[in-house]
Amino acid sequence: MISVEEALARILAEIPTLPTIHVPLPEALGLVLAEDVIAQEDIPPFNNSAMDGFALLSQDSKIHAAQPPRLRVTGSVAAGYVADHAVEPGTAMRIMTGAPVPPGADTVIQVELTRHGGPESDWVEILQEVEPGNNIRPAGEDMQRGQLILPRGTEIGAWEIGVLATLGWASVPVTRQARVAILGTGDEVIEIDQPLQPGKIRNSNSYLLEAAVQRAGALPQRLGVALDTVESLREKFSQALNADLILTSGGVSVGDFDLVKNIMSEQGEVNFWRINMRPGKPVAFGHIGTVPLLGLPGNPVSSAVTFELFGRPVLRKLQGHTHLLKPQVEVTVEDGVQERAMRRHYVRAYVTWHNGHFVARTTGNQGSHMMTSLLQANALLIVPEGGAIVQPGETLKAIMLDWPENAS
Ligand SMILES: Nc1nc2c(c(=O)[nH]1)N[C@H]1C(S)=C(S)[C@@H](COP(=O)(O)OP(=O)(O)OC[C@H]3O[C@@H](n4cnc5c(N)ncnc54)[C@H](O)[C@@H]3O)O[C@H]1N2
Ligand code: MOO
Repeated sequence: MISVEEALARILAEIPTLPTIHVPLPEALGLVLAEDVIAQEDIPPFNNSAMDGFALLSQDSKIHAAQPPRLRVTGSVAAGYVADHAVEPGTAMRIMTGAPVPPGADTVIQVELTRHGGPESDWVEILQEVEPGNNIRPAGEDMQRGQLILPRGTEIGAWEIGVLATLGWASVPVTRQARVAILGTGDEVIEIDQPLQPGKIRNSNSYLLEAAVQRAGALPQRLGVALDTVESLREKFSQALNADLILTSGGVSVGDFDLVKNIMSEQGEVNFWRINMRPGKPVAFGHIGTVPLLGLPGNPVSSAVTFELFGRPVLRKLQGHTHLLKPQVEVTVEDGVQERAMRRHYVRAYVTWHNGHFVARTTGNQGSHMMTSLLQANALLIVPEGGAIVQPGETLKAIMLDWPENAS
């Protein structure tokens, strides 16, 4: 049995980053930039006014003998237009927020600090001295031509979309989304709209995994449930060969009908089987043809937890992310962990910030069939290998499942 760290390293070593495609900017939300974004121009592109007011020479704002200087207004410049003449000494020009500062002017005074005779007025009195550069947003203050603005690997959120739009990136190079084939296995597993029959259970894993795959930004395709026969598994896998990843649940332990590994050996290879962890020991990894296959255990909690620890990082790597793992923090475990596990134990818990530190409460019975142990959980406590009991008030590391990967 290999360690969690070795398993993750062996899996990621086999996972490529998918090819780059170009998508229209609005479709780039949630995807990952496949190239550096370098500013091709200065932003703002020209010196412009931060206020509605008057453009003038700062020296003309000096107040002598308590008399506000009075300047002749020679025109007006609105946002979207360029002044057709310069500001000369002793004159000013009306200017709106965002309008280019006319030549000659070195400062802008906001309208509230002036007195004037109305919108058409040809005079203005300056009620406060202003420094050069006042209310002027210089060209290139935000982004400079040639500057690296967004490195490849950046996840594109709403704010990145705004920056890309500012720079005129109508089409964006992104890593394409991963297609993920999801397969349930087992004669006992029936579809969710079927009434329960003796010995049968509903297929929860495929739906949970489909949702988790979507949450990881990838494109799931559910292939239904394979029976516990070689023929049925072969037939299902033949439908999965154009996927970037195959996720199976069940059929990877040591039972007479745990056949997923057999098909992997027959049609590809098994890279490893079994990890020193609970839940999730029987995880298998390998390939069917050239498609990587992550064989998750059938127990619903095992399948959910191993997806978070291995499946999600795989999807992030495929899709061009550079941060693959969730952050960890130290937490005080209020209720402790009484269940002994010789394997490394990932305990579902609810972590909150309380009185200056993180506190965790476990979600109850940690059996790998206990779907309800997933509810409320926003973290996995890591109890080290060796079977220690964790007393109430002891500290553990917690993997913060609801924090973004790039927070670490
Ligand atoms: N002799 C041993 N038996 C088992 C071992 C072991 O080491 N020696 N390991 C146990 C552990 S740990 C786990 S985890 C399970 C994993 O077994 P499989 O991955 O082969 O899964 P199955 O046997 O097919 O099913 C396990 C369990 O999960 C239910 N299941 C399966 N598919 C679904 C689904 N799509 N939706 C909901 N529930 C599902 C299934 O009915 C079983 O109850 O093996 C232990 N046994
Ligand atoms: O690994 Mo199993 O998931 O402990 O129940």
